[in-house]
Amino acid sequence: MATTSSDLPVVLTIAGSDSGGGAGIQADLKTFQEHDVFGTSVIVALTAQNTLGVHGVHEVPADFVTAQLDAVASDMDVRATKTGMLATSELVHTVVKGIRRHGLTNVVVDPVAASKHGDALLAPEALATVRDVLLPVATIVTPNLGEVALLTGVEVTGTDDLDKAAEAMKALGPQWVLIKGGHLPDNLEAVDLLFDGERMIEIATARSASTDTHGTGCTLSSAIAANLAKGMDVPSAAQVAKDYITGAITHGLRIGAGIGPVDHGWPRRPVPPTDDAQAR
Ligand SMILES: Nc1ncnc2c1ncn2[C@@H]1O[C@H](COP(=O)(O)OP(=O)(O)OP(=O)(O)O)[C@@H](O)[C@H]1O
Ligand SMILES: Cc1ncc(CO)c(N)n1
Repeated sequence: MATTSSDLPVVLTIAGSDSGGGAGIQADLKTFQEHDVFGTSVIVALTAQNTLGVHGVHEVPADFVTAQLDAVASDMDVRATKTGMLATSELVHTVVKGIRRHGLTNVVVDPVAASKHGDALLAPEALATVRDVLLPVATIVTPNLGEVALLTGVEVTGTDDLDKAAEAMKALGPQWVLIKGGHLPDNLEAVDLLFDGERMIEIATARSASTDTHGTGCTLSSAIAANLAKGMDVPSAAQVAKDYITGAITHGLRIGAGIGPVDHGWPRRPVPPTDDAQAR
């Protein structure tokens, strides 16, 4: 039976706005739409950003972050929540208090520290707050290799190190960890590792030659949240999300002069381009 509009599960993103549309809140809402869930948002910071970098950051006052979160969570049946750029230690505390106050479940934490260009999206002193306060409420945390190093001190230089990283992240309190191996160089595959303290599940797809990868992490974590909201378990949600991000990267968009965005709408494109056609 077809899903009627009122059956759409509600999903919430708590993150920063990317004016360039490829990452942050904009990527999250596009991903939610493509997954047939109803997207809502709490904007924690505005960025003046494009494919060339982050040109400015304007944080939202903590009490207005709370006002947004209370407005959504007091009125709607939020089935899953994703967090992204949280900017400061105060805002991390504010968001965690809101998650706890409303008893939000299926919490996907993307511990965003910097953009693809290396521009800071989290104050250095907020790393400890993410580690000590946010990770313990996470159903799943999805760090890239730079974030693993910042949060645990573990340096991953090859796929053999991924299990060490997963164990170190798991010790910080989340129920599940998904280590993203996307930044590993010279690998024919893009390998991620999912771990819940017992099961180590490798999730790998062919590596795309596309360099238009702005928004990959935001898109993957939002897709996981959407899948959890639809009732999937964590391993299925992560596997299905991995297939979605792989397609979005393979169809990367030549928009802007820098690192172009992934294509959130790729499943609707009539003729999928090959990787060779995408390579520049
Ligand atoms: N070239 C690629 N081809 C296929 N998959 C990739 C590629 N690069 C990254 N991935 C996959 O994309 C997902 C996101 O990983 P990545 O490491 O890029 O996240 P991130 O660094 O957090 O992204 P962001 O820059 O948005 O913060 C992972 O599943 C990773 O394996
Ligand atoms: C707002 C925002 N969130 C997350 C990322 C990480 O890609 C970004 N570049 N911008």
